[in-house]
Amino acid sequence: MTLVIDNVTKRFGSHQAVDGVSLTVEKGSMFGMLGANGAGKTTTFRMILGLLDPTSGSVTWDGRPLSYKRTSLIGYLPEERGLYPKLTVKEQIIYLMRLKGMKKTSIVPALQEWLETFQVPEYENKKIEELSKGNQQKIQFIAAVLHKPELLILDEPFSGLDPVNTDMLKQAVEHIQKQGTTIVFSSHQMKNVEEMCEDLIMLKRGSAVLQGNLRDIKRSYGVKNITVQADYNLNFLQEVSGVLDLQQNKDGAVLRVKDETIAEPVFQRIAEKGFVRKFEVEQPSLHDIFIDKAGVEHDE
Ligand SMILES: Nc1ncnc2c1ncn2[C@@H]1O[C@H](COP(=O)(O)OP(=O)(O)OP(=O)(O)O)[C@@H](O)[C@H]1O
Repeated sequence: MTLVIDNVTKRFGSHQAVDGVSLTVEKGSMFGMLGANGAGKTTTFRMILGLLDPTSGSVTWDGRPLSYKRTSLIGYLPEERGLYPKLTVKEQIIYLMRLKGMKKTSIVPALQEWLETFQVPEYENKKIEELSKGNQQKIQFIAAVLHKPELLILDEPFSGLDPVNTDMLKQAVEHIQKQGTTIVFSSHQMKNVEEMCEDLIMLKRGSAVLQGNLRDIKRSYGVKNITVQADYNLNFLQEVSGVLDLQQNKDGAVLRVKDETIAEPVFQRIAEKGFVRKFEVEQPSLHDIFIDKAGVEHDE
């Protein structure tokens, strides 16, 4: 079972929201979709789910398009959260899971288990409107996963959550992946994708600016960072050929170098000068790569 998006385009009038995006998500993997506001993430999700028809191209899961008829295979956490404020958590979840074809007798124990996992067992009979926004989000997440979907689509699952709840949700998502669920999630925060996904696509104005395996992307991107900690001014390192820039900080400096081979001449120059407390060659962050590729901050 593979999710295949083949050269998909979506136009709204004259506006090209998604422009020739292709990607493949293998069963059981965690795939990240990155991009600034308006980059085309939600539109792509809606096409995956069969809620929107592509202007051209195709989307298939297990070789066939996804549609309303296959809804029990899919879990979806929409960006615009939609729970009924006057219902209790239990009533809401029973209603939504019945639509997915589950029996009431299996819904309630599964709900209780999830509420325990999120450390809020007392919410079962509370009205949605009585919960904080972050806690409503946990309930909406439960609504997306309780029926054990094959494919889980999470649109900005971590937005608006505090650090403790973000960690709790991350663990839940990783647990679901380990059980074999294929997960695609969007974020405009690079960090979450960097921590959780092996493969990713980065959209900018509807097109992919970066795509592939995260490790390969980092490895093939030549530029590296070098962190140096020393008690003297390190500005002289700017003269070493291949050093692109140098930022002095209170402990020393961080250098960006053209590729890994530049680390050696840099180290030699420092060794001539004196003692260093730290010398470390690091992979660039996804954020660094994006700024370089797209030429702007991702939250433009
Ligand atoms: N139904 C629609 N009609 C017209 N334009 C639309 C429609 N839906 C989306 N768009 C436009 O398509 C572009 C992509 O929107 P989309 O919601 O997919 O972005 P996104 O990456 O999910 O952004 P965000 O992070 O803000 O949710 C935007 O310019 C948006 O205004």
